[in-house]
Amino acid sequence: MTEKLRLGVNIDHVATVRNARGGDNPDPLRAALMAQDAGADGITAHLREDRRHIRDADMAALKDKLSIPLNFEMAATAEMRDIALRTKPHAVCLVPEKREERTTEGGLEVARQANVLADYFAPLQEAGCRISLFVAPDRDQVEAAHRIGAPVIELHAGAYADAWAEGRWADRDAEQKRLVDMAIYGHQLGLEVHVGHGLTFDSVGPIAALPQVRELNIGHFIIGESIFMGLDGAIREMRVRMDAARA
Ligand SMILES: CC(=O)[C@@H](O)[C@H](O)COP(=O)(O)O
Ligand SMILES: NCC(=O)COP(=O)(O)O
Repeated sequence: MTEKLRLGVNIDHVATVRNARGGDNPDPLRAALMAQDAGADGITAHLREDRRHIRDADMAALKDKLSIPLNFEMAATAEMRDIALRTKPHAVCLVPEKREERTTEGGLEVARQANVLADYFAPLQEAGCRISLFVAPDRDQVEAAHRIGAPVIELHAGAYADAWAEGRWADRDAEQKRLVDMAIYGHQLGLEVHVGHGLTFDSVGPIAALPQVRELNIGHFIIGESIFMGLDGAIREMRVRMDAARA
C-alpha cells in the first residue's frame, strides 16, 4: 500500500510580508499554528543568512509552540549549525544559499564536497536532527547524499515548477521525468524522498502521485493563495489535490 504523503507547509513568506513594514504582523507562528490545525504534517522555515524573512526568534517560537515536526532549512554554515543545535528541530534541511538570489536557485553540491558535508552534519545528527539534503534531481547528487549517510533528500522541483508556470510543456515533461527517475533511484537506495519548491495546485498532482515520495514542502504558492481563499482553505485544497493524485 502507498504510504501517506506528508505536507510540510513553509511559512517563510508570511515573514516576508511582516518584514515589508517592520513590526510583528503577520506573525509566522500564528500562520504555522493555523497550518497545524488545517492538517499540515509539518512546518518548514528557512532561516536565511540575510534574515530577509524568517528570523532567529521565529525559529525559537516555532520549536517551542508547535506540536508537529519543524523542518529547519539552512545553509551549511557554522552560524546556522550553532542555531540549529540550540533549537533542536525535528529535521534540518541543508540548502545552498546565495545572498543575491531571489530564491533558492539550485541544489546542494553534495558530490564534490561529500566529506566536508558529512563532517558538517554529524553533530546535528548526534543531537537528534534528521538530516535532509536539498538536491537537484541529478543522479550524482542523489548517490552522493546516500554515500555520506543522509537519511533524506529533498528534490528541488524549481525547474519543473517554472516550466509549468511558463507553459513550456516539453520542458515540463522533461523535468517531471528527472524528478520521477530520481525519486525512484533515491528510494531504491533507501533514502526517504521529499520534493519541494514552487509547487502549485496545478503542478502538485504528478509529483504527489509518485509512491516513492513521502513529503512535499510547499510555501510560496500556499501563502499567496491564502490572500484569496484563506490559509486554512489553501492548505485544505492542496491536501485534497495531493490525496486525489495519490489515490
Ligand atoms: C529551499 C527552498 O526551496 C525554500 O527555502 C523556499 O523556496 C523558501 O525560501 P526562499 O523563497 O527564500 O527561497
Ligand atoms: N523546500 C521547499 C519549500 O520549503 C517550499 O518552497 P516554496 O513552495 O516556497 O517554493
